[in-house]
Amino acid sequence: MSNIFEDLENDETQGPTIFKDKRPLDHRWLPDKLVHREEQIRQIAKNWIDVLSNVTPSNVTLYGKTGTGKTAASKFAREQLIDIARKKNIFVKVEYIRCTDYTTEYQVIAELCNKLGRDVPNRGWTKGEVVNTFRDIFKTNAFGKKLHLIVILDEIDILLDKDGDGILYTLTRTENVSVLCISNYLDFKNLIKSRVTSSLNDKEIVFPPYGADQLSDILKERAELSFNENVLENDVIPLCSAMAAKEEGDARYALDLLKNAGELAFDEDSEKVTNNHVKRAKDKIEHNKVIEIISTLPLQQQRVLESILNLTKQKEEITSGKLYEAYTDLYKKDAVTYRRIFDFINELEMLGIISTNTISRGRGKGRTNIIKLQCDETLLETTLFSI
Ligand SMILES: Nc1ncnc2c1ncn2[C@@H]1O[C@H](COP(=O)(O)OP(=O)(O)OP(=O)(O)O)[C@@H](O)[C@H]1O
Repeated sequence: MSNIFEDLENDETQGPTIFKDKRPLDHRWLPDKLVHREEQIRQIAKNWIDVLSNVTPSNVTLYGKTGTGKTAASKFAREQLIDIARKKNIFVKVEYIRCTDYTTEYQVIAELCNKLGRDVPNRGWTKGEVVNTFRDIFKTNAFGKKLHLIVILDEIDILLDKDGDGILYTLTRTENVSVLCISNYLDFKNLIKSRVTSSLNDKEIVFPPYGADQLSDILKERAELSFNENVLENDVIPLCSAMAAKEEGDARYALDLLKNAGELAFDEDSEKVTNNHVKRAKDKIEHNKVIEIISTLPLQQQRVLESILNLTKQKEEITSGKLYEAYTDLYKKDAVTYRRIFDFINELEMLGIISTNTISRGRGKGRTNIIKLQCDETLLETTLFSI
């Protein structure tokens, strides 16, 4: 029996396929060089270099919006540090923790212990027991050398918000340990008490959004590794870069556009990726994003959204009062209070699913909030009813 994959590979009627290697278009792929981030990487290295003289480096915080290369730059610096430390025979480890996966101090410290060869259960011990086990690691010498540890805490805001600043207190008060925090928010230090801010005493490095030209340079590097020659029409990279520059200079979004455009072309057996594929890739990404947001909303918010949808279909002007009425009509039993509805409206607006506009009804009649759906009605309906 013939093999379908072999048949496809040997099919002479097929032109060159679109992709040479899709891996470089993946978010997690770490390129050999990070263009336009040389200065930030240098700054990280300047802080970490102390460890090569057996001195604990200062703590560092990287700030910047989504997709500005913070994770990539810190992992790049990590690879380079580990490489030189190995050559110089320095005992240093750099451990990366994504705080969306480890959301409490206990979980982070237990994970670090496990990475450093001490068995700690995911739950069951007291926090004190876990912290003591962690600190013990730095009291003993391995082969006559002391371990230096640098902990990268990516998306630190999530952990601080959920479990407080104990994790930073513990890490910054442990001998031979330093931290590199990554945050999307400049004001993340509001989540830290002053005793922790003073022991953190960090150097701050800012990652500005990429401009369209910088995104173009990034995409060109990745495209060369991923796409076969002459497959991308000339305006594809400039278009992806311009669109992503508008989305706050997000390199991840630029890569997503390019990858999805390539996949659309591949699915259609097209020999070229065109700007039309890019435009459709944008719609596809937005479509998937809306589905993801709606399906992960808490139940009560989904119900409020359903009420907004019903009113929109009836071509009603939606005020908060009318929305509450429609919502309680639908879900009398466990309806939330009128005040909670305002929080929901704010949250849905922040997610970009609805917009609100305050209008004045004229003298003495006060001001009213008008709510409008900002996503496709059919998409919302099918998503809500398939959850
Ligand atoms: N200068 C660059 N050169 C090449 N690729 C880059 C560059 N900057 C970012 N990227 C790529 O863009 C994607 C997003 O980057 P990264 O994850 O580092 O952003 P981030 O700032 O950490 O975002 P978030 O805050 O959402 O985690 C990754 O695939 C990364 O490899």
